[in-house]
Amino acid sequence: MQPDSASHRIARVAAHLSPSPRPQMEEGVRPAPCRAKGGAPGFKVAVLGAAGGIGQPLSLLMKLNPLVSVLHLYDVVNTPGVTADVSHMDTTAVVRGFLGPNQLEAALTGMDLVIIPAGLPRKPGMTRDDLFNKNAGIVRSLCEGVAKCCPNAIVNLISNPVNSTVPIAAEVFKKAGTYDPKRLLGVTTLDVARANTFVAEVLGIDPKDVNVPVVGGHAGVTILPLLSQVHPPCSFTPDEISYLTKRIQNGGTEVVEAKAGAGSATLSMAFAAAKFGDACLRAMRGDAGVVECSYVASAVTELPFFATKVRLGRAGAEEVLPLGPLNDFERAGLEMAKKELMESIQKGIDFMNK
Ligand SMILES: NC(=O)C1=CN([C@@H]2O[C@H](COP(=O)(O)OP(=O)(O)OC[C@H]3O[C@@H](n4cnc5c(N)ncnc54)[C@H](O)[C@@H]3O)[C@@H](O)[C@H]2O)C=CC1
Ligand SMILES: O=C([O-])CC(=O)C(=O)O
Repeated sequence: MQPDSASHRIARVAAHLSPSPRPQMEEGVRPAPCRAKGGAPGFKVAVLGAAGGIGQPLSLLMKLNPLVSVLHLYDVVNTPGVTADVSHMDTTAVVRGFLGPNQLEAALTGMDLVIIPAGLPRKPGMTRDDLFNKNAGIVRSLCEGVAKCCPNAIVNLISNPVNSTVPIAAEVFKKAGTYDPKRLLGVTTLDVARANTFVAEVLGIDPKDVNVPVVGGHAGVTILPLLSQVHPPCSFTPDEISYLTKRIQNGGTEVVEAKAGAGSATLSMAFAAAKFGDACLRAMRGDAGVVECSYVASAVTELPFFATKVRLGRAGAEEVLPLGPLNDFERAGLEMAKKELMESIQKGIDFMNK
């Protein structure tokens, strides 16, 4: 057999790097003449909205994840720069950038996990629902791409208003005939991260030792921390319960106001999304006992979508866990949460059926 010539090796590496389209490179920059034989085993992950405030640090964190072999970064702006930058990190994942709707299909083809932080963030004075008009259409078009190019991928949806964008995504997948409720997960991990942080502060312990279930949805009163179920078991005074519940429900607004017009939570959200994405990947690998809170299709209440703890597995949200025992304060909170959630869910469904 003829030994591989240098030009064959370059062509093979170039093909490996960019089946279609070619990665964005500066004029005259050729693919490196390296001798790689192919990708490392692992999962193929796409970040849609990769050039944004969440997207950039999230892309960095996913590039650090050893379970990721291929990382596709898609946005409608600035992906060449973000891709060039992240791709120089000497970790395993091969990074490819995709720019604009013409490259969406290439970005999505073959993906195992698609993480979506695309869309507008809030400014002070806005609710998450005020983002609906802009973000509903963005989520619809990206999910249409998922249905077409990687219908079996697990989707982690971050774009707000999550309470409505998850129902929109479900409707897109139903219309395309690809809907599997297990594979569509709204990301509420930041609510849990905040709850763990604020509870740990009150208790004077390390947040890494705290686990607070946060159920319901991801906006205002729909964010319902179950302080009666905190791990490690502990009790709070009525004042502490009132302070913690308000602070957890208001965490996003706290950041929006502190950023004073420069956006909403990006760094803590990237951290939370990377944590949730890693949990999904570990479960997809076959790890047992991976449990996270997430906003999913659910029969836990009469609502079609609800956030609770879910057991993640190879197929996504394999088991939606029950609420567990609630105290009177939490039961009252649940009623308020359900009322607002129902409207947000219906708004998402109506958007897709108008
Ligand atoms: N689920 C959660 O807990 C949280 C959700 N969010 C939400 O995440 C979203 C993103 O927030 P940021 O990153 O701060 O916003 P950003 O404005 O910094 O970034 C959004 C990115 O999406 C891109 N984009 C817009 N349309 C697109 C399309 N059609 N396809 C692909 N990319 C597109 C933009 O070009 C931009 O790079 C917002 O809707 C925000 O409300 C933010 C924090 C927490
Ligand atoms: O508050 C916002 O608009 C962003 C968000 O969802 C959060 O930080 O929880």
